[in-house]
Amino acid sequence: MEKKYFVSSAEMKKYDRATINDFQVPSLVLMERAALETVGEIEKRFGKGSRVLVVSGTGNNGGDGIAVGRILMQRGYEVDFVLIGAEEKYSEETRHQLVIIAKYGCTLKSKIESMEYDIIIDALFGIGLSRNVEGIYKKCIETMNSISGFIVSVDIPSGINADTGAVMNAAVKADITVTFAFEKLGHILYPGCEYCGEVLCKDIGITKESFRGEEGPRVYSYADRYREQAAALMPARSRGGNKGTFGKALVIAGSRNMSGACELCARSAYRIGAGMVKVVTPEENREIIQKNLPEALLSTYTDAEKTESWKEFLQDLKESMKWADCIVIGPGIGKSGTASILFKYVVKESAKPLVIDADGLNLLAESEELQELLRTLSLKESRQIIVTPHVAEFARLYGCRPEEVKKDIISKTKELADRLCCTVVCKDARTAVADYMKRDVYLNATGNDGMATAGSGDVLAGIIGGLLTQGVRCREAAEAGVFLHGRLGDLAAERTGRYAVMAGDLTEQLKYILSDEGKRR
Ligand SMILES: NC(=O)C1=CN([C@@H]2O[C@H](COP(=O)(O)OP(=O)(O)OC[C@H]3O[C@@H](n4cnc5c(N)ncnc54)[C@H](O)[C@@H]3O)[C@@H](O)[C@H]2O)[C@@H](O)CC1
Ligand SMILES: [K+]
Repeated sequence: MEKKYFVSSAEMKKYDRATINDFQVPSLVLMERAALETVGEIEKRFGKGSRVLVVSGTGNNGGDGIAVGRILMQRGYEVDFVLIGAEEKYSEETRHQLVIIAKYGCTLKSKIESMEYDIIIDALFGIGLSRNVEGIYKKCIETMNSISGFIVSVDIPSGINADTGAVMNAAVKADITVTFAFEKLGHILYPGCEYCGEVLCKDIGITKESFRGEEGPRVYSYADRYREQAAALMPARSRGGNKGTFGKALVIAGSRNMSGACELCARSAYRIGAGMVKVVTPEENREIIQKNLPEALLSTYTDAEKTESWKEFLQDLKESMKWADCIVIGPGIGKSGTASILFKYVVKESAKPLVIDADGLNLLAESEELQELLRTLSLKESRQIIVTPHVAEFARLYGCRPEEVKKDIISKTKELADRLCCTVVCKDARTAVADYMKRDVYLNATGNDGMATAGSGDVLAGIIGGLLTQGVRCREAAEAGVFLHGRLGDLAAERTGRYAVMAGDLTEQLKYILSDEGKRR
């Protein structure tokens, strides 16, 4: 799978240093390349004679900005330079850039004096931002935002935390952000991503060689090309296959007055390519499932207290679990006594890859014993288990507040995966996927707020289940499922706008994005 990395500021600094110290590429060369790439983007949009304001800080981000201004000036733009911060804080490179522009007779101002600019180069802070922005720095950011010109942020909008995407008290709202070598976490995480405008990532000579044989950055996503070639994420499909070849999914979902969850989940498993899907749901849902999803096989149950019929049902369930290649349990099953008994039974007795979602997660959160069982099954029997909590379910499972999960979704997801010894999909605006076997965390870059709608999670559980039935391994099924799910949301939103997207629309889009034409391996 071709990856796209999102680096932390510490990782980026490490790769920077390795390029400069180990490969002996001078820092000023990197800076000049960064500046030239930024200038290139400006030249695509604005002609000579445009009025440019460069706003620099004292660090190397500021140095980048001064170099950008100098090159633009030499190419016929009208450039004003402003530098905010005390002289004793100038970095070596920034000092050097100032010497150069002084030789060209440029003057340097210490505050923004005019509001009449076409382009603002925001080079106040880059990945070196280390604390909240206050005083003159905050004022400067506010002024940049109030000038009507086009804002180009160098590396990252000033005021955005490169590791978390947090706004550090104030941040520049850029039209474009030109970044170097690798995208930063702050470009993709909310709210940072909303401040960047279009992010353009440029090669300035800091490459994968700078990893120096160590593991690369911890966080990655799938390369952008898969947005148009989603079918390339699918397992190969044999032309000579039959419905058994493509796998059997068992979907244990729904409760009284809650048939939609199992319908959405089961339909999604079918649409992603499962050969057969069997639904296990309360007897009350029989008619509606048969009517709405006639393709599904069906097994129903009544209350566990009705012992005779329950015994029969369990016998049938045992057979179904043997038959299935994968089990999805949880969407809409509720937290009734029967749901709890059923859930425990399936976790204990099934031997197949298991996706636990929604109410299944709430039941799991309440039972230390079941959590211990998951660990044992995974470690001793190599069971493939995926849990797919949204932030609130995650917080319940982890034992913290939802805000804490949102603030640090990457580390928290990995921690829970280690604790449960399984694959964890933490669903949020940027969903994270981690497992206990690998250090790396997948961070999803597809999707939109239109998907924050009831049933969206049921669709994801069905998609992941459908991938597992086709033989995809846990981690890959979770990542690809999340990526595809987001893509479905983006396509649905393109058609209807984000407000109108409903869960069923996501499944519907599966008809279009997996066509063979999209499949270029
Ligand atoms: N090797 C290099 O020289 C390269 C540097 N690059 C640029 O260098 C940047 C990183 O440079 P630095 O590490 O110097 O960091 P920055 O330029 O981002 O900022 C660091 C400076 O800001 C100050 N500072 C941090 N937070 C502050 C706050 N809230 N209020 C006031 N002052 C604050 C620090 O004390 C320090 O003086 C990258 O973002 C990138 O733009 C790139 O050009 C790539 C190559
Ligand atoms: K910046």
